[in-house]
Amino acid sequence: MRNKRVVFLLALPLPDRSIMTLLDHLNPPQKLAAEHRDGPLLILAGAGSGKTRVITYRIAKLIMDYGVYPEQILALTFTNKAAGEMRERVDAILSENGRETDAAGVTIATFHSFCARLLRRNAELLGLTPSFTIYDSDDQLKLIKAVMEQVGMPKDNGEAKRLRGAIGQFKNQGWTPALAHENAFNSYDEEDATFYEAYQKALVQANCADFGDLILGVITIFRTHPRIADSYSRHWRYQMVDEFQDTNPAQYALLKFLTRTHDNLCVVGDDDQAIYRWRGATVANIMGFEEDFPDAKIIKLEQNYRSTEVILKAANDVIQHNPTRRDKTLWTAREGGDLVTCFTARDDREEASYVARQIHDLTRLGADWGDFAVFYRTNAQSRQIEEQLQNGGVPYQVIGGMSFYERSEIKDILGYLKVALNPDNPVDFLRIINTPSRGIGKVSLGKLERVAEIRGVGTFYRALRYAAGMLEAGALGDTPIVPEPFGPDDEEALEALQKLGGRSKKGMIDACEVVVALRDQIGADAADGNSLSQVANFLVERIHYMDYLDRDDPERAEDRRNNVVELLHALEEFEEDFDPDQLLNEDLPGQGEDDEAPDFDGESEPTVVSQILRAFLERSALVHATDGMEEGRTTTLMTVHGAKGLEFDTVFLVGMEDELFPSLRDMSDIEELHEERRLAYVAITRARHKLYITNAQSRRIYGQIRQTEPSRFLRDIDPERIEIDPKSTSQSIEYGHRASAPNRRRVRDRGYDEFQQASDANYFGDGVDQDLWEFDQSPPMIKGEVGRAVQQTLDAAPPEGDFDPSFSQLSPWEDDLSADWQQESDFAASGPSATDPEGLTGKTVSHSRFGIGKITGVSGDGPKAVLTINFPGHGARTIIRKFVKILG
Ligand SMILES: Nc1ncnc2c1ncn2[C@@H]1O[C@H](COP(=O)(O)OP(=O)(O)OP(=O)(O)O)[C@@H](O)[C@H]1O
Repeated sequence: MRNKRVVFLLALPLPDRSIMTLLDHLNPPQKLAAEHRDGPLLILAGAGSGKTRVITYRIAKLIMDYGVYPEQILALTFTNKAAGEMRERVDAILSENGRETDAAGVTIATFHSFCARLLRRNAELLGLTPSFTIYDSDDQLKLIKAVMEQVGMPKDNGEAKRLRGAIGQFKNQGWTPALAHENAFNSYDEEDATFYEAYQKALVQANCADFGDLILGVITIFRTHPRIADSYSRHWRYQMVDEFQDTNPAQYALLKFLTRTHDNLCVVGDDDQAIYRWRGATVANIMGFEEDFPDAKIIKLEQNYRSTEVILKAANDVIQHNPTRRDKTLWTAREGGDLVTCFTARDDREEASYVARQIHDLTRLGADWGDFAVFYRTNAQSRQIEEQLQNGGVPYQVIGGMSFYERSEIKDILGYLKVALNPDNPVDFLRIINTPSRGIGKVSLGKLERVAEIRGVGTFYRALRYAAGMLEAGALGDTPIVPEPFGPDDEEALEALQKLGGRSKKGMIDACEVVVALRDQIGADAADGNSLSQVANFLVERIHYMDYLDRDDPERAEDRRNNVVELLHALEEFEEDFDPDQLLNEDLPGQGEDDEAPDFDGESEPTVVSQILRAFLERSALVHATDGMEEGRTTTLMTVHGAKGLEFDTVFLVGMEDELFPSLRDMSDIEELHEERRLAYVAITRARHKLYITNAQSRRIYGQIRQTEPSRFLRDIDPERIEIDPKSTSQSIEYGHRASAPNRRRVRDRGYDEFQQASDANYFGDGVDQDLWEFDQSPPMIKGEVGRAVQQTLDAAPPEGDFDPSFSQLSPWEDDLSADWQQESDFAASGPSATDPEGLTGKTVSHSRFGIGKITGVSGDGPKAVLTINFPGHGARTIIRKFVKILG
């Protein structure tokens, strides 16, 4: 291990001509930033101004010209894609300069993966083992429900989700349960903090951490063990953070700890692109950076290299309405450019059809499918677009939606592997114990729980081992695997178990054998010829998983079997590429210097297989929506949130309608409007050459057709930059671009009063439960899956220039509304009061967020009925029935 102090003192400048030449390719402010060596630096980088370029050149400069050791450099990002690109660019620059071996030493990671590694290194300090499981938000919800039951709360999905959100926000703030109590504002906060405490206890007992814990866990360790923070701080002498505007208070606290022994923190960000407030990010971090780092140097990158002048100015038109921004003036040398094309459709289907048609036509003129991206505000909008792209034979990939790792067959197999690594984890245990079915139903599980209680073993797995030992002994007449002597507790437990049916007994023995066998194999060393893919293959065969898929759902069996095969490949590939050093830098300080292995009941030593499994599970838990994105071959569909950091030749921004974009879920929150505007800015600035903006006059929302208004952001764009597509239903007025000057002024003069107007127009936005909108949480597809989807659409694509006639029938300018559509339209027009078959009007309801209210209108029936509810203190809200409890 190197002595870092000596390393630093010996760091001498080593001038190198080639890197100097490379820096000459940067513009003056970029160069200034890349040359910065010591002390805090804030790079205010406008959209498309080359911040990734600056960070990567600065890393190269530090290593090549300032003699900094690669191991002393840390670069943190928010997505694996950004981290991967940064790594590639650093590799390329260093290789070009004959320093290829240096690149691997630099730590480039996402906040979450970086913290996961530090947490494993110091897990014991939080009562965890290094094999702790990372729970995703679904797992988290299951544990929350279990805790709700434990503490005697009624089972309520809405409340469980609300609690998950509240706990997430506590963690984003960097609050432990104790701090949540301290910061409680009222009795509701107190109750949430109390629940948080119980949940956190359950997590630790299960040897698990959720996403929020990864950051919070590390800062908790740093708070309680400042010397550990100091040692990391000394280790990474040069730190860089990309997308700084999206850091939340916990992440900022982490950075403050990491710079305890120096102030070499370089942050790059753009306050105009801060779009993660709902995840706890605070733009205050970038607005007030100099307060925490008074010596900070500030460099602005204002030249945009991505977009044409027209696109950039349209983006500026929108963002300039936000009042508190850091002063910067973005410009581009790419003067002029195509006007922004606006298209108003009669409905969302026509809108989607227009997009497909444009893409098809432009590819006939020479564009590639991969030049296009379609951005929407909510995932739900993708269905129409997908349908029309399919009709038009446009190959596409959807980023977001259900992820590969969220599929039940994948969760099953990984569930077994997770239990093998961490058997105390109840969520995965309950998933696998009866999958495939072993006849272990609720009653049997209840008995198992009773055994756990009697024996005081705490977790299901330990109870299962005990129970299986007893049952096997009973069945075989053998010595039971139970503690000696066989006390009264054991008798009671045995009595409970003996009451189980024969199938349950056998099932328990079988489940236990599978988990024990997996643990044995994972605990066996690679030197014995053992490998992770062998373990996984063994598992699939041992539980006859493929047969189970055939039985479970014959129609989908083939697809699901293919997914399992894909997973087995992914494990194999991961194992082949695995580099033990990638887990942690060799000389990284930490609590457990001997990097403890999974605790196999205290019997085993760490094995390579267990380490690979741990790394694989970590990667799959921290996978991000854009990870599986394929570039170049297909049109990309994604939410605006997902589009952050990307660029495309032609962008379609669809659904530009008030209350969809901006969505304004909480009308009382002006900050939300500002954030929506930043989101629009991000969307517009992704386009290199051409931007289309579309809206629909009516849109189907959860089975109902609603009339819409064009987005206020559209009206912000100077008419000079807009052309209206002649096929458009609306020829001008709704964009305001042909409005007379006084009218136009009136629109502008509304200024922030527009916010108030928005509050009055509430047709579906606010009050609709957030879950319905599925705001981008961006789960990914893995490569193979994207590849398959791409192939399918490519296969389905007609030969070039051969437009599918069925598609052209649907094209908006030729097509009449179909009969069924018309019917629904009539239905909607009949109004809510006409449809209340269940007689719900007047009933009292409770809602997790708005409390008790009275139903004043109903539309539709069943769980998807749309209710208008008057909540005292909140006014009328529109909520889907399944999200409220009818009290009577
Ligand atoms: N000095 C330069 N000369 C030429 N092209 C440049 C220069 N700097 C950046 N670019 C190009 O500009 C584009 C945007 O750069 P980059 O992706 O680094 O921007 P960014 O600041 O990260 O953008 P955003 O914040 O909008 O995601 C890239 O295509 C990049 O190659």
